[in-house]
Amino acid sequence: MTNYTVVIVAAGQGKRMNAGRNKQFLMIGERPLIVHTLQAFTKDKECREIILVTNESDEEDMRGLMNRYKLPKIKLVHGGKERQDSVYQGLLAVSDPHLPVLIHDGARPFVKKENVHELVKRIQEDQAALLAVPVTDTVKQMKDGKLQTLNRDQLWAAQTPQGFSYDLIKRAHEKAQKDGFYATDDAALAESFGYDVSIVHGSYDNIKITTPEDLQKATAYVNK
Ligand SMILES: Nc1ccn([C@@H]2O[C@H](COP(=O)(O)OP(=O)(O)OP(=O)(O)O)[C@@H](O)[C@H]2O)c(=O)n1
Ligand SMILES: C[C@](O)(CO)[C@H](O)COP(=O)(O)O
Repeated sequence: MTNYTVVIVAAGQGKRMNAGRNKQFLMIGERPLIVHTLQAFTKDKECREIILVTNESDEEDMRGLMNRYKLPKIKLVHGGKERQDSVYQGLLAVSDPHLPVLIHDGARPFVKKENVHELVKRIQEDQAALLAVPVTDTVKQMKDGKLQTLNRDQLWAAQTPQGFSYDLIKRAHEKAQKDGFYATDDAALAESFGYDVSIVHGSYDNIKITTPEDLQKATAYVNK
């Protein structure tokens, strides 16, 4: 196995959760969402450094959680307006540019260690890879007023972590900034930068907690 760094982005507003505060602090079972996510990495010996990207207004509460749950090796930095801006702030704080860097949503608390390790192994060969799962619904596209059905065999739902060699993803972010290009994930930046990104089959349990219904599902998952 190879050591790696992880940048965990948690500097969103959680608007779709509509909880009146950043969803990262909502409880899933006995622990806050972000603590589940952080522990997935603090418990992994291969993880050398954790950069947690947070809102300035959440910093004190985040530090409180780090003390309360005795979470080691975490560096805290402030995020930006969009997810992509927050990731870039995280990348700037990485200590060792020679390690592969994983980028993970704070809002995905159930990532599995075996999937993380498979991803890290893949980055050693391919430089850019992400966890994803085959789409299980039939997906329709409304284009110019005409409904079309996409070929499901070619569709994958992107998850995080997404992993890269450090130089590649830093340069891809800087090119995107220069071009004013914003995407909803980091793999899209590597793709637009001309790199082949490979897929590592993830787990359907690795959900992103976005809406109140997701929070209910997550609570049922930890209580099962
Ligand atoms: N400016 C931003 C926006 C998002 N994120 C993080 O990116 C992850 C994925 O984003 P999403 O689930 O969309 O979270 P929010 O942006 O918080 O939710 P919403 O879009 O509903 O406001 C989350 O862990 C979120 O905290 C971030 O660090 N900085
Ligand atoms: C990166 C991501 O988790 C891939 O599924 C997702 O795109 C981030 O969430 P957002 O709602 O698109 O900001």
